[in-house]
Amino acid sequence: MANYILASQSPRRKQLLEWAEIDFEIIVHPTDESYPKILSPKEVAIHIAVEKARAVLPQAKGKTIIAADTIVVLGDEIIGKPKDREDAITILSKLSGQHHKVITGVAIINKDKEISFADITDVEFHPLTQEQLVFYIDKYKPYDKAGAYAIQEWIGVVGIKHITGDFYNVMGLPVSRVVQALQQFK
Ligand SMILES: Cc1cn([C@H]2C[C@H](O)[C@@H](COP(=O)(O)OP(=O)(O)OP(=O)(O)O)O2)c(=O)[nH]c1=O
Repeated sequence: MANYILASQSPRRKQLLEWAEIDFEIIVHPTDESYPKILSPKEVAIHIAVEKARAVLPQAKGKTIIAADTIVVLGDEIIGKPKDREDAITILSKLSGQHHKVITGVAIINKDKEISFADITDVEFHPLTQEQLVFYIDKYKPYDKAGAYAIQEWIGVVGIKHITGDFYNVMGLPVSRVVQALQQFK
């Protein structure tokens, strides 16, 4: 019997928890991902992660739930998933040659306890040509990815100049911090 519940349909988060040798099952409940406009980007990521985790609490049967939310932040702008191809091209054109932050909010909760935190990774892209970004979008279709890219795909391999922070946080879950936090639920 699994000890934990991953409240996420993201294949990346599933893979990262498997790599960490965590024993879990997946239960997802649809969540409203809107947020109060006064929140800072870090608070937004935490707020949505907490909402995702709480939505699963009625089905948790006493188990501990792990949920997360990943956003890309460029200057003051929070960038989520692209709406369509045109939006993806606009987003990647903005990220090209710039630094941005990837913030993953994490919530770990059960009926007695709630822990939440956010992890931040700074990512710097090389300047990308229009040809490169259109090739990436049309081949890899990053419509389910915050910021219209995945660091673990071609664009991450050839387009990212430098990161400061946890690579896995960019992929959707700061796994080592999650494992540390799970100690508090033993
Ligand atoms: C920036 C970046 C994001 N991503 C992914 C991680 C997340 O799956 C996704 C951000 O969307 P989220 O809304 O955080 O998560 P999700 O909708 O995929 O899954 P769920 O709400 O069920 O937990 O973008 C990458 O895989 N690589 C990257 O480099």
